Amino acid sequence: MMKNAVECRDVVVIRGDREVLHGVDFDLRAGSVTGLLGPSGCGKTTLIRAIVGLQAKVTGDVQVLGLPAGAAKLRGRIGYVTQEPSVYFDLTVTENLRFFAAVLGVDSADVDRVIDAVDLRSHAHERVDRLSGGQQSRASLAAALLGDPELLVLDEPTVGLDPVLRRDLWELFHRLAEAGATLLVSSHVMDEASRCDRLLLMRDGVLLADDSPQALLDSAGTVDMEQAFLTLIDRKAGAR
Ligand SMILES: Nc1ncnc2c1ncn2[C@@H]1O[C@H](COP(=O)(O)OP(=O)(O)OP(=O)(O)O)[C@@H](O)[C@H]1O
Repeated sequence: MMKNAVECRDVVVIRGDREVLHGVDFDLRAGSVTGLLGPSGCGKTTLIRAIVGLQAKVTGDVQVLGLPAGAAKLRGRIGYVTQEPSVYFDLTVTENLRFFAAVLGVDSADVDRVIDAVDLRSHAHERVDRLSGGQQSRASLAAALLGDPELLVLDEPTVGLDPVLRRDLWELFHRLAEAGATLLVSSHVMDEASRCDRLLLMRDGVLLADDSPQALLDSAGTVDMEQAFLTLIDRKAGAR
C-alpha cells in the first residue's frame, strides 16, 4: 500500500480575480481520517475541489493515489460528497443507488451494504424528496461509498445531523479507514476535530497547522480545540 494517498505541494488557486489558496503543502497518510477545519470561506471546498480534480486555475502539484489530480484513471477510485445532495429527488434511495451502481459498474449487491452503512434501511424505498436534509445527505454519502473507493472526500458530511447520527457516521469513517480507505472530512465544527487522526487547520487560504488533535492541544496549552485554533491564529499574527 502506498504511504500517502494525497500529496499537495505549494498549491495555489485563483478564483475569480482573487488568489484563495496561497501555497498549501500537506500529505494525507493512507488509511487515516483527516479533518479539514477552518471558518467559512477559508478555502476548504476549494482545496477539496483541487484534490478531486474539479477546480480550475490550480498551480503547484496535487498527487492523488499516485496520479495527478483529475487523471481519468482516478474515476471510481475516489468518492466525493459535496455540501449539496447529489442524488435524484424523484427516485427512491434504492433506485438512486442501483442507478449509480450501474453507472460505476459496481455489483448491485453493494447497494444493500451502503444503505446499511449510512443507516437508511428503514427509508430505502422512500423518494429522496420526502426525506429530511440529514437523510438526503446520507443518501449522497451512500452513493459515494459504492464500490469501496480508496479515497473519500467529504465536504461537511455531518451538517444538520443529530448527535447520535454524527457519532455513528464518525464510527463508520473509522471503520472505512481501518479497512484501508483514506478519508478527508471538512467541518467548521471544532468539536468534531477530536474524532480525527490528523487535523489540517486552515484560515484565509493558508494552513495554520497539520498535526494530531492531541499535539495541537498540547502545543496551544489547552483542552479546547476552539481555543487551540484561536491561540494558533494569535501566534501567527504575532509572528508577522
Ligand atoms: N465561484 C467562485 N468565484 C470566485 N470566488 C469564489 C467562488 N467560490 C468561492 N469563492 C471564494 O473562494 C474563497 C474560498 O471559498 P470556499 O468555498 O473554498 O470556502 P469554504 O472554507 O469551503 O467555506 P464554507 O465553510 O462556507 O463552505 C471564498 O473567499 C469565496 O468567496
